[in-house]
Amino acid sequence: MSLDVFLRHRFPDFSADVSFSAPAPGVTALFGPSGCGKSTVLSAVSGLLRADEVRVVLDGIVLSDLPPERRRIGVVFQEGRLFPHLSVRDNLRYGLRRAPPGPIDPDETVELLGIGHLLKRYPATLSGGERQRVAIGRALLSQPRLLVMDEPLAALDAARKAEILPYLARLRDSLRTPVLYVSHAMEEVARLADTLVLMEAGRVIGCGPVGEIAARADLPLALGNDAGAIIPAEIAAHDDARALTVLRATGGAAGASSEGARFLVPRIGLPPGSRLRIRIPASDVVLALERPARISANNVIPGTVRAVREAPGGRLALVEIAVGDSLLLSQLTPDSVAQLEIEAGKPVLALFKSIAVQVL
Ligand SMILES: Nc1ncnc2c1ncn2[C@@H]1O[C@H](COP(=O)(O)OP(=O)(O)OP(=O)(O)O)[C@@H](O)[C@H]1O
Repeated sequence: MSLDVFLRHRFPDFSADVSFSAPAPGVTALFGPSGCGKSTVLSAVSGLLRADEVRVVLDGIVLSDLPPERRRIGVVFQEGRLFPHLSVRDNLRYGLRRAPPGPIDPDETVELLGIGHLLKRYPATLSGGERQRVAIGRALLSQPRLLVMDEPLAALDAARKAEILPYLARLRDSLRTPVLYVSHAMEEVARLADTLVLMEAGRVIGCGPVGEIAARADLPLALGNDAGAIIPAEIAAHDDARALTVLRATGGAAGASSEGARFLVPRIGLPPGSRLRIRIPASDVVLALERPARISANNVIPGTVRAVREAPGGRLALVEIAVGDSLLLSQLTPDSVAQLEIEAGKPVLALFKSIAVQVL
């Protein structure tokens, strides 16, 4: 099952030529700098923009052949756009009324989004984060084939964002509705996206599993502060004596392999089997050719160099390291690359501290 999007459109000063395919269900994030055309893609997909050429196919249904009102695409904008004169309950009912006939359990959505205690309130009395949760609930209750979200957290401050992100992660894990998500915040993308569509100046420059695209040394993500591996993992065990948790990478990007890589992180307060994602910044990963003796870094992970690339300007080199099914990214100086003779196919050890690992 997949979501396939093809779009060509010219504005007077901008042209979009976009094509991508992503597994569905799943969260597909369009990511890229301001003005690269992300919102244009969403508008064309949802039918708000009459694009010069557009084709959107979801699970074999050509949505773009349908008039916008029959596409059944739920849209959530930056600012919730709730009806101010309706209570939360009635805003949600509006979504329900647009659903096709059939059983729906509104309570499940209400519970998932944690908005049960707000039903009698009016939008003006809600916090920004609560408003967005209601807007998402309203969109979901219309039973969309596809949920489209245009920077749903951009208008919120950091605290509100942190409040709403876990709800979005829960939606991702429990819903079968595919989501197309626009953001220019790497933090959101790292946490939520399954597939990353990286855009630049109206074009797609990379598309694939988020871990793969984030760790690709030939794409601009690897050059900035955002460079780092994003790895889905599960809690394998706790080592209470050392106050550490052992994570095992689940489903990665570098190709088939039986056993997921294992990482040590500071003790996490979740039971074994819990699934989460981790981010390992490329600037925190050191490479070695031999196992160092008596070193404080808890993670000394054997892997194989997949690619080496020098960043423009020649002051930084990026190394992709395949570890089981996962990819790590390490930022080195070109001098270190030369000293260690790092090249594709070479076995290396990737070293990083457990506290460098960000648990998302
Ligand atoms: N209705 C329009 N008429 C003319 N130009 C437009 C129109 N809508 C968008 N554009 C232009 O198309 C380009 C892409 O805009 P778009 O909103 O898709 O970018 P974006 O990646 O979503 O940006 P941001 O992250 O800032 O929201 C911009 O240069 C914008 O000025």
